[in-house]
Amino acid sequence: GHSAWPAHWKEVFPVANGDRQSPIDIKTEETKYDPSLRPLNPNYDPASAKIILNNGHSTSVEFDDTVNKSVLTGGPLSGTYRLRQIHFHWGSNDEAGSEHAVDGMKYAAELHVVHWNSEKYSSFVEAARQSDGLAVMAVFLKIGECNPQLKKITDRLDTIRIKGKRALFTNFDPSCLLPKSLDYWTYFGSLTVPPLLESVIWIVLREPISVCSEQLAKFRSLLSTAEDEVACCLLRNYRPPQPLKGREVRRN
Ligand SMILES: NS(=O)(=O)c1ccc2oc(NC(=O)c3ccccc3)nc2c1
Ligand SMILES: [Zn+2]
Repeated sequence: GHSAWPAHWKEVFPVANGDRQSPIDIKTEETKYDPSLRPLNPNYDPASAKIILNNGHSTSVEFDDTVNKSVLTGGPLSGTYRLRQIHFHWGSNDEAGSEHAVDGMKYAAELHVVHWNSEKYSSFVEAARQSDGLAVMAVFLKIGECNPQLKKITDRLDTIRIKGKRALFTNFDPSCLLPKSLDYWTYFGSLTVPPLLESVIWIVLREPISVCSEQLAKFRSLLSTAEDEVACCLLRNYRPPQPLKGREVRRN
């Protein structure tokens, strides 16, 4: 299962050695401007937010994805991608924590906004098996001012400390966590957590949002263990960058 270290994932999930694994280190000099890329058009309804949960590997906010109420269109995408969940990746200290890197530099954390292609497929699980099934927007979190929007999430973490815990979490529009500029890099990749399926169109925003150390410390106090287990803190949950294997990274 997931508990094995990323290094051992290759034995359990052979796709970990695949040709389009994520995350990657984005070498900005080698990215290619693509005039055909359109502006990103996130359109989220705050009523879609349902629960906040600790799944033992991260904390996520899950959205109602039974209708096309909260969707992402535009950018590199053809068609409509429905919002399923958002979650975070962080490290044991503020020096590392993001999954993607930019010219070898890692940010303190990274937000993933997970969508699935509801125009071609009938569920997240089905879409997750298709090469164009998922679209994940990644937002870097840079150490600085405390983020008042992120406070809505960090203030609830003490109610879901234990793996498997969940709490009601509604009236939340994840656009409030996006930076001013929606300029992005995009490339074809994978889930960064087992089963590491190669079904993600990655859209990495170039402008980070801010987070303060106190807010990040709250993520690290989440437990990766359930009620009946010896408590273990979720200190880090980022996968290191994977080989590019000749893939192109485009920018708008
Ligand atoms: N770090 S990542 O690549 O964005 C990433 C990695 C692994 C993931 O597994 C899921 N599963 C669901 O959301 C789900 C949705 C519905 C039913 C079951 C699972 N989302 C993921 C995102
Ligand atoms: Zn993620």
